[in-house]
Amino acid sequence: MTHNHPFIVGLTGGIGSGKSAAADAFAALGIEVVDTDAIAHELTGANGAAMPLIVAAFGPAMRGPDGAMDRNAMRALVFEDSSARKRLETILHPLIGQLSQERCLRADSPYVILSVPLLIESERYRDRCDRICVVDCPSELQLARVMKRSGLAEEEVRAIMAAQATRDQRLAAADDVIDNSGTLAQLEARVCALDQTYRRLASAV
Ligand SMILES: CC(C)(COP(=O)(O)OP(=O)(O)OC[C@H]1O[C@@H](n2cnc3c(N)ncnc32)[C@H](O)[C@@H]1O)[C@@H](O)C(=O)NCCC(=O)NCCS
Ligand SMILES: Nc1ncnc2c1ncn2[C@@H]1O[C@H](COP(=O)(O)OP(=O)(O)OP(=O)(O)O)[C@@H](O)[C@H]1O
Repeated sequence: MTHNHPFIVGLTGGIGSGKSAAADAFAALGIEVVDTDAIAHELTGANGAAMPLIVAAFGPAMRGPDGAMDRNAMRALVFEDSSARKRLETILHPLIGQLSQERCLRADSPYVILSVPLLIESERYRDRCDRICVVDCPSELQLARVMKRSGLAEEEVRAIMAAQATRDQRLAAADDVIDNSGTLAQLEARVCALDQTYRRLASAV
């Protein structure tokens, strides 16, 4: 197939819903994944393209000794102060948008998974996607999984969740839902079934 315009499946979900786990399962089936969280990490790593802009906007204290953005300090700031979050997003989102688009266009699998935590919240991504797939689980389970993974306190995770669309808003925008309230094996089985659907849809375009 030629891929001037690959079939793009947008994958989203709230923090800790299981986007990465679902993306890994698609990747295991040979599907290319473009992950905007990973791109955001590249941009803010040591020598990342966004670092000069971050230092100009937030001061040198937001750059750690290794040259990368101090993620703990930035997280504490932006989920307490929505104007600081806007400032950070104004720097990062155009760069993330551009790099993710380039990578989608270069992808060479039957379709592409574009994983974006803020997909529902952002027209930039919604407009690009041929299909929207939401990874869903109850908020309390998101909270428990994130606390276990990151060691963040409950209030810190709740502050991040408050900066995101609600579960109902995401479900209302979904073409497909991956219920991740069960085991990882159940998640993988659901991904296998959706993969069949997406291969069929992509080849029909
Ligand atoms: C705030 C930062 C420093 C926290 O870093 P940390 O290493 O703790 O988290 P990480 O980057 O791995 O993101 C984890 C999750 O946090 C949530 N999250 C991240 N940024 C945002 C945001 N701007 N608004 C709401 N939720 C967010 C998402 O669910 C994401 O999957 C970092 O997330 C960041 O730089 N965010 C701004 C860029 C952005 O909006 N990224 C989202 C992808 S487009
Ligand atoms: N079905 C499951 N059963 C048990 N643990 C799970 C399941 N799905 C995901 N997890 C675990 O929960 C945590 C969050 O999952 P994951 O990182 O995939 O979510 P995410 O949506 O990508 O999160 P973020 O928004 O923070 O990037 C991880 O530690 C993961 O291993």
